[in-house]
Amino acid sequence: MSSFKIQGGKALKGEIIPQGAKNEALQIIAATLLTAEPVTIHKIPNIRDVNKLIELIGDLGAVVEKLDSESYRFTAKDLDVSFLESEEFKQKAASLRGSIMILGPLLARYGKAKIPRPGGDKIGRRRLDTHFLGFEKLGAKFNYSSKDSFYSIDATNLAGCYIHLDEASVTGTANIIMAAVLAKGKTTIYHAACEPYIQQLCKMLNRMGANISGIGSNLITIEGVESLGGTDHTLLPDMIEVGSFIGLAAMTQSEITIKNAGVEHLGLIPDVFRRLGIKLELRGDDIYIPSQKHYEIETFIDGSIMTVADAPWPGFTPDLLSIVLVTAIQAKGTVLIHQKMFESRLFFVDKLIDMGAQIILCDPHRATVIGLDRKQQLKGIKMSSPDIRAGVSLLIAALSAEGESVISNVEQIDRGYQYIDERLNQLGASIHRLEQ
Ligand SMILES: CC(=O)N[C@H]1[C@@H](OP(=O)(O)OP(=O)(O)OC[C@H]2O[C@@H](n3ccc(=O)[nH]c3=O)[C@H](O)[C@@H]2O)O[C@H](CO)[C@@H](O)[C@@H]1O
Ligand SMILES: C=C(OP(=O)(O)O)C(=O)O
Repeated sequence: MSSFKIQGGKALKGEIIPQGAKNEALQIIAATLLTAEPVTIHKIPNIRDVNKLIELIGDLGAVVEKLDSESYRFTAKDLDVSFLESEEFKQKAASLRGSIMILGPLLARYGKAKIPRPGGDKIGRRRLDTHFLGFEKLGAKFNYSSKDSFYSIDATNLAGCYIHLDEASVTGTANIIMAAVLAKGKTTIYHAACEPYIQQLCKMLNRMGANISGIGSNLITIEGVESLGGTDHTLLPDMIEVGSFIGLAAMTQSEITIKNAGVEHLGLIPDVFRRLGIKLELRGDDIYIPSQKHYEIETFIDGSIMTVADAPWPGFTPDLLSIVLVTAIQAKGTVLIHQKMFESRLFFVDKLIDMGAQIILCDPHRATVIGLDRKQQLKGIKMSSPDIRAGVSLLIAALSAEGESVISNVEQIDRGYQYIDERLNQLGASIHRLEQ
């Protein structure tokens, strides 16, 4: 387990470029299994989850060529599906959430797929029903072995149909789309997730020869095709990184420009930070955040306390609520953070309270932050990173705090943020990685 030793209290200054989007990368890399032709992907972030998925599809027999530090070519000509039976596969696939998305492409191309219970953040129950209900509607047979927590699906022929999803699951929607592109006939998916990640996946599949319409809405129509060809694809800037950098700038009174932030794809993200009172300037595709000592949380129009809650896209992403929470610590005013989707994502507030933040954890889903308005600085402490976004929130808190902090288990942060210590140190932060 590695740690970060952080000397807090320094304002940062300069420009930072967001990495390619982690959650888009996982879908797009899985989709390369849908064709025997080469698919080249640019802006792939060098992060643990993405690297593990690349390794996994290489183990399956795809030829993986690294073209430069951010570009890869994948050619999934002859895959060895017997690898799915191996102990090595079970172990590797179980270590990340994104592995679940190899199911759709393997089912579409080989008529069968298997997956162990996938990993990812331990942030509450993370069911997979939507994926399997969708596959079953397309004609697949589903089996779950509770003995070894292994899911299997088989289908000789997938046939298009009407699917009303039980919930707008992001990876579930991606998986069902990938299974349906090669199914016979027309598939309609209603109550589909429509995140920019899903939009990007659909656009890429159409460039490969798929016939998908309704992109960006919750009603997706897919006319199945015989086969798909190769393409080139560039990932969007990671919107969760963009939001994390906005929160970081505000908390540490830093003047930061986020270059090439993909502003047209950020949805509500800039507005939510503005409602915390943070000044942001959109300069073309860059976001300029001036150094701000004070920022004041708005109230609702009727004067009641502001709530920031997550919702499926185009609502506010749950992956930024921990960052909004930590950013509110030095604001003036009060905000209720309501994490509706995940039930164990707010427990890290205990550490923030130890650092001196004024937070009431109302229940597992809701926390009220009473901003300090810089009347008091947070104090550095020793802590551990429980999940990827809580980890970055603790890093932001530590960078803003007086004195030294140590964050252990930073592998959680490395799952989603590339070279975060080096990139922030270039802006003037003091983060030392202690390898163990
Ligand atoms: C690898 C990847 O892409 N992970 C993302 C993906 O996970 P993932 O695809 O696993 O998440 P899902 O969209 O399936 O669901 C997330 C949670 O929200 C609940 N839910 C979902 C939809 C809905 O309409 N109502 C509802 O309550 C689910 O039951 C679940 O507890 O999407 C999540 C939700 O944006 C993000 O936090 C994850 O970072
Ligand atoms: C929850 C997240 O990731 P995963 O779904 O991979 O656990 C996240 O990116 O915030």
